Amino acid sequence: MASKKSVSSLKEGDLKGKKVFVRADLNVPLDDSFKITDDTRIRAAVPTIKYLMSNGARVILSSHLGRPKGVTPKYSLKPLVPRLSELLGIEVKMADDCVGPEVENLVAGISDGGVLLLENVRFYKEEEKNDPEFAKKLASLADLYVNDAFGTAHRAHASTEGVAKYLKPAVAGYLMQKMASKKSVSSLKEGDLKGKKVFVRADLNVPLDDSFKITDDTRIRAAVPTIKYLMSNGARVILSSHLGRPKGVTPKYSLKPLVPRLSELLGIEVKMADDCVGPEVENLVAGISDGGVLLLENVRFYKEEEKNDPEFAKKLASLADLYVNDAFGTAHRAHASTEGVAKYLKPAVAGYLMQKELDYLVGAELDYLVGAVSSPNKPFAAIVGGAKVSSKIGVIESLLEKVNIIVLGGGMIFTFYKAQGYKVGSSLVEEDKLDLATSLLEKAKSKGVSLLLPSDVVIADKFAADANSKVVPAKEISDGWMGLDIGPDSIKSFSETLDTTKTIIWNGPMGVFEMEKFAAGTEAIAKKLAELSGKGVTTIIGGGDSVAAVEKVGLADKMSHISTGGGASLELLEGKTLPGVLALNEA
Ligand SMILES: Nc1ncnc2c1ncn2[C@@H]1O[C@H](COP(=O)(O)OP(=O)(O)OP(=O)(O)O)[C@@H](O)[C@H]1O
Ligand SMILES: O=C(O)[C@H](O)COP(=O)(O)O
Repeated sequence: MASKKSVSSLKEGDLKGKKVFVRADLNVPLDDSFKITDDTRIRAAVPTIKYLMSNGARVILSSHLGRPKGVTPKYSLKPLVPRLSELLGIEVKMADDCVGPEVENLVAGISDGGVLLLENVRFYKEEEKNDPEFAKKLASLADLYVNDAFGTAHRAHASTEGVAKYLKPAVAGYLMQKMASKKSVSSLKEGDLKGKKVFVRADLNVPLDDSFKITDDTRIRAAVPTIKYLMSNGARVILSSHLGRPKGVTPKYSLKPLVPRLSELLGIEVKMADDCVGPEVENLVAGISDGGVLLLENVRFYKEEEKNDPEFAKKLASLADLYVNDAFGTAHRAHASTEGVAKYLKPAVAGYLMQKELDYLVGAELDYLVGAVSSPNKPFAAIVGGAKVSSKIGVIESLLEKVNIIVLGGGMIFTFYKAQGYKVGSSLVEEDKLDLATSLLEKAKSKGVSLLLPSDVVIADKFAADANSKVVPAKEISDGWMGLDIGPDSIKSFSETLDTTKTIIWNGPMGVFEMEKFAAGTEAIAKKLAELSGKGVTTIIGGGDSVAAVEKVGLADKMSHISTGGGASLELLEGKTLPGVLALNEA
């Protein structure tokens, strides 16, 4: 992994007298009289601009505002000038356009340390089309590029993505780094922790087999460093997690089977509560000794958890003195125990795992941004499979803006086949995503992204380890049969495609790898990625079951990064900020 490049790596020698194109997200809310009703985004952009100013750069500041169709005075950036000038302590100049001769004249007049704000870049339809000629025009104004528009980072527009191809270096601003700059549990010392009740949200959503045996303990092991740190500093740990997606209290999704392994890894007897709020839990919390750990029952037994219900978040918060979020795998969910609770407990800090994941993955994101210019890490492929079709199919749309190749497997593929009119038997299908699947296929084509679907599949006559199975062309699944793995031809063609890449992110197994008969596709892809890692390809595996699959074949330590988050790592890659991270205090 190339080192991440941030604006802070550029010094006075790189910046003095240089024209720097800064894309910020200044899309702030305005009232009917064009008064800014919330200036958060302007304030957020200040550190990068000030840094550039103080190093003698000439700042050309660009943003969009709203979603104008053509030049629309209502969406002018003019009302922002006074507040920007005030925050930056200089008189910010404003251009009436964002390209063209008049703008070029104004750019020529910027003094060292000065700032020129360009008019709304979306007044040109070429912006959203990521038109190369328009991107070149923007780029021609400047010497280098800083992207600080995290809120717009998931859009491949001319000023957010296209322009980076024509300006070097292209680096990330401070806001883009913000996701990785949260206060960490390591900043809390014995004096802050001894005797304190600490609410630790972990992602202990591990795979269990039919007899409730843990089949992969990666996520439990990953949570240990934070808990041990708290224990060794005399804290009283209240440990919380979800498991699966229960609707109400469902014994099958109890966290009880985790207690022995947790106790073993922590070297103490972990206590367990039958609930996660209420008087009985309060009693048990009162009984935790310094360095002790109480595991709360599955927080998703309450529907209020996923609704991020404030009253429920308050109840959780009332158990503790401070909050540590170490649940990276669930950080993309704004739930009561991952986001809401942070409002009521101070400090609210990131655990070691959260920190480690963000350092790697947000770093990867920033690298990608740099890669858009010098392309060291391209071709870039995403492999998406697994069973959470409805929550991940949407991610593919954003991935189309980021990657060169998308490989689909697992339960994800049948919605695409059905959308194309093929018979899929009783395979997993999201009926309400058929139109989306069709539009994704078209979009991929128009963007020149290769979207690969398996050409053959292993089908079964029931969802069971002892099912009858056979390999058939993907388009010929008979009624009564279901696709449970990719077939040998697909393994071959996927492998050949992956051979051409430099970066691969994989989330979601290729088949039902928990059953031997349907494990070949997943195992072959795991082996391929391990082999490619050895050849210098960056390989990132994310997700509870995906990591379990790679562990099962003993290849986890061959990969560049094993992430405990599946959906979470994909959303980061999309350029989204994670609510569970943003809710935490700044370092
Ligand atoms: N063709 C298929 N039909 C049904 N289930 C499948 C199929 N292929 C794979 N699966 C199942 O998908 C599950 C994993 O999917 P999932 O999307 O949860 O991935 P993950 O790696 O756990 O990511 P996350 O951490 O986001 O949950 C496995 O249990 C596997 O058996
Ligand atoms: O397995 C995961 O990706 C996390 O535990 C989050 O689970 P969820 O997709 O059910 O929110």
